[in-house]
Amino acid sequence: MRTLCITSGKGGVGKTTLAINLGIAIARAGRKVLLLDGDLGLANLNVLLGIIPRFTLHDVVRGQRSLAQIIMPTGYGLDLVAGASGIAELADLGEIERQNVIKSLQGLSGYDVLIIDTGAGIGDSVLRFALAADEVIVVTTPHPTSLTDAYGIIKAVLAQEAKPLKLLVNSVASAAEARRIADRLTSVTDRFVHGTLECVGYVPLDPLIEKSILAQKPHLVLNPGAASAQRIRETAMRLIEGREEDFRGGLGRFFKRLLGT
Ligand SMILES: Nc1ncnc2c1ncn2[C@@H]1O[C@H](COP(=O)(O)OP(=O)(O)OP(=O)(O)O)[C@@H](O)[C@H]1O
Repeated sequence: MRTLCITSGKGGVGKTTLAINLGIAIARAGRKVLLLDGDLGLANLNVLLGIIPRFTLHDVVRGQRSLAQIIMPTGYGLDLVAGASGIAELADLGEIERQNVIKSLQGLSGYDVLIIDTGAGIGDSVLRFALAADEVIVVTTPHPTSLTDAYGIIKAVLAQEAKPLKLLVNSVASAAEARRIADRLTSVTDRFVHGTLECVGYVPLDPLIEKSILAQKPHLVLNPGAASAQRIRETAMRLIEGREEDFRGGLGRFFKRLLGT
């Protein structure tokens, strides 16, 4: 199972929107996908999907539910673990709670891809998710503060571990603008920090995406023929390239890395 962590330096750049739509594209390509809301305090994957969760990861941490019991189908071919303020405590879970989470994974298998939507910034829990995941996808827009903050999170992750990072440029006016931004960020990353940054795609600025948020229905479902939907599908295919066998860890390995056990 692959674990993909979708993150950003600055908030509001499209992480949640992209996590859902990439997840749908990956599910439609025949993979079994689980979406995990790792956004602290501002958990909103379920809101964008129009779902009201009965249980969240907080119930797992407290030992009251197993992960399998809190997973909800979204109706779009992929499943969801709703976010919770409980995730904020992951950095300082006690031994009993750690064991609750690890135990909760028993009997849960069959997923090919786990997509984690993190909060923004370089807080402790965002970094934990990024370091525990196989792949980190940094989302940026062309906005100068988004670019500066993207570099901030890239530096923060690479300072801990030299892992290959991926870049997804959102809300661009053209392919040329996306290329310019990707070139700028990849060249500073190559020059100043240890590690690599590879651009995996771009998504145009599209008012239909904003409308899909208001409708609480995924863009790929409402507007499958839009050019932006096509760019999302292409990015999704790039993200699942390579051999599945290279990602054998499963949910267990991910949560053990996350919790530092
Ligand atoms: N390519 C796009 N074109 C137009 N609007 C977009 C695009 N991508 C995202 N948006 C809009 O930007 C807003 C923020 O998106 P989203 O909530 O996905 O960002 P986020 O990075 O998850 O935010 P947060 O950091 O608060 O969790 C939403 O209203 C969404 O509709």
